[in-house]
Amino acid sequence: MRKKIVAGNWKMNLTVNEAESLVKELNQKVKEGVKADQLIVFPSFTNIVSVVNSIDYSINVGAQNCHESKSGAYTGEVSVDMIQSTGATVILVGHSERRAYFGETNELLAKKVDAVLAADMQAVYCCGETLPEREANNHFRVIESQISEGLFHLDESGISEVVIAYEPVWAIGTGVTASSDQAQEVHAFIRSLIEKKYGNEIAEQISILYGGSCNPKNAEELFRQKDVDGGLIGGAALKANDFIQIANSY
Ligand SMILES: O=C(CO)COP(=O)(O)O
Repeated sequence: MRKKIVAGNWKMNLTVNEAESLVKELNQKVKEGVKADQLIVFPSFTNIVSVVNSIDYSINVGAQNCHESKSGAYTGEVSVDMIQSTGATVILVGHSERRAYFGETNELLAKKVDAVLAADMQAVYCCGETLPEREANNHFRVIESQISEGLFHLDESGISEVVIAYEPVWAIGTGVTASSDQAQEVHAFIRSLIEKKYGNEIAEQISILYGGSCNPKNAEELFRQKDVDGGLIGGAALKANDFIQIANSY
């Protein structure tokens, strides 16, 4: 059985105090149990230490980005070792906002994935097309390059440590969710790429999350799709109630 994962990307939101309040609420709510197998939150770097130290042990904490090098003269950057030393266990790689605003290429992201896996941490690798790419019917080609160029240098044990998140850029923060059919179609396509490269057994093990205006109202319909194993949640992850409701939408 594939892991059902619900992850909250807090993006560039929440001060230390605000993050602590959200953690308190999440801690209260997870006590009642959730249906997802794994919950992850991705606070900003400045909040990781306090979140790791105060969040319920059943919730994993991750970073939204990392540098690909071990250490060195990279002012303003944060290495995988530094992130791991906080107690965080997951790193988000290749979010579309990193690709669009910080010029992150598939080639660079392949190096970041390597750095994360070399530290035995879990990588959540994001892919997804823009609206013009979908309108030009180019989305499958774009996603195939993102997946193959970012991940297909990995061996079987490497790819098995990766979670994939499909986030169509046109659905992120817009209130326009991909329909469950659109999500399923792309998730099945991603799984077929993995199957072609690594075989059926590995393809069946890898969790593929949907992200983009996922909320308590649409999560159940999305998670019901055969190849949708959970969600990567933005806005709705900033509200404990909504996040936990989504984590119970199986
Ligand atoms: O980018 C996302 C999660 O990484 C999705 O953001 P929204 O849920 O706010 O659309």
